[in-house]
Amino acid sequence: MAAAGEPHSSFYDTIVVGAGIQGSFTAYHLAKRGRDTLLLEQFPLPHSRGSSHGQSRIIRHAYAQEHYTQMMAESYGLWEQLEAEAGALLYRQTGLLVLAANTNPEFQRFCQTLAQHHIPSELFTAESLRGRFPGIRPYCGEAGVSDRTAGVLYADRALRAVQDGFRRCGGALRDSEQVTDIQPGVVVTVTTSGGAYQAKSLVITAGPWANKLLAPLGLQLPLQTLRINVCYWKEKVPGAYGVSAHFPCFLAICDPHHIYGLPSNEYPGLVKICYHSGSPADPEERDRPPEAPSLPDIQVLQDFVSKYLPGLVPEPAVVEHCMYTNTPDEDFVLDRHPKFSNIVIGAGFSGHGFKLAPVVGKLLCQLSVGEEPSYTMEPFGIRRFPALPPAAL
Ligand SMILES: Cc1cc2nc3c(=O)[nH]c(=O)nc-3n(C[C@H](O)[C@H](O)[C@H](O)COP(=O)(O)OP(=O)(O)OC[C@H]3O[C@@H](n4cnc5c(N)ncnc54)[C@H](O)[C@@H]3O)c2cc1C
Ligand SMILES: O=C(O)[C@@H]1CCCCN1
Repeated sequence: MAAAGEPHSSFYDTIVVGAGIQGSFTAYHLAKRGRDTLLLEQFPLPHSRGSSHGQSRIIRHAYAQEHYTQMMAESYGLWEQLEAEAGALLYRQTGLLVLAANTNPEFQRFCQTLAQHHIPSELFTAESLRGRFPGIRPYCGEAGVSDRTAGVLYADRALRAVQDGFRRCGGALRDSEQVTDIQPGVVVTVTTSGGAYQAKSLVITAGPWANKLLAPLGLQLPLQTLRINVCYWKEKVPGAYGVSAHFPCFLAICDPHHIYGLPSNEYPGLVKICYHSGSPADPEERDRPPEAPSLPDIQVLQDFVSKYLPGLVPEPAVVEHCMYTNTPDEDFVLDRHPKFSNIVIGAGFSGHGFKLAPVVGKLLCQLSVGEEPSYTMEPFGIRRFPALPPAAL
């Protein structure tokens, strides 16, 4: 036992750095297997500095990349399991509409994966779209395809539920403890602002801070951290775009823009509609005015709302902020460190990782206990990035 005032040191099977949705699900799966697990978080919980905060996220099977549709089959089941364990409603089915020119190759891949995986869906012409979704005006004659299984995840509630589940399984969660040093080895030593810990394995799920933690370990991944404007738009007729009015989540592919929205829910009368990208930002200075001219995302959104969603006031009523950590191909990084096989990395979730976190956590758990992962890891390997300096591999 360390003397009073001395940081205490303890030994764990696994230490997970970062209690966002990915680290929390990883720790949850480890603790469920009886692994002695410590989950470390730099900020007091809950916080709004990373990528997992906020009231809502989209959950869907519909993807242009088939491997995510495949993983979502299991992820839906794991979300239901967590709901039952937590005795909490974490998911609300609303359906999702993908809107695009029917010649758009990405749109066609969405249609293919939905059909290939027999996901309940429906194709729409511009005409039938107007009939079914009166609040949406297919301004350029867009087609649509729906994913009836899609809906809204209550994000803040979900994060709390998985962290409570982790603790219920005997996991140790220490927040307000920033990891300041990692010494690799057969036993990894992790130093924080509050103590020193050792473990047989380490999982780094640090969101937009990932590269800061990886640099001293000789690895820099091609990650771009972006500041996202999370915009909410006022309904001209309250409820017209709400869940009760059967308004769906949507993804509009208006190349080069990707715009998405969720039915009014968390803030009555306000619809969350955002641009699927943002301006480069350091997570430590997320809201500092950008040096380079920032992305005209809000202008693009105003233009989209006034053309496609005539029942909304084309000015954002509320703007909140969040962070993306993008890889060049928007696939995740789920892999072992190239030099330290007992250090596992989960990063680069590129603005779409929340819904997959139950399966991502299971995969990172499998990598850290030395098990064969349940899915091919080919899309997520570090070695797919050709330009990594040789020292890193
Ligand atoms: C606006 C927005 C909309 C989105 N919409 C969707 C959606 O509709 N559907 C979907 O599936 N996904 C969506 N996403 C993506 C999803 O939210 C993210 O992929 C996911 O939250 C990433 O989780 P994470 O755990 O990797 O990161 P984070 O939540 O950022 O967690 C990383 C944690 O690590 C901690 N940390 C970092 N460094 C240290 C350190 N040195 N010591 C201790 N702790 C540390 C941080 O404080 C943080 O809590 C959206 C994201 C945003 C921003
Ligand atoms: O993961 C999702 O479902 C959404 C798609 C649009 C951008 C934000 N994330």
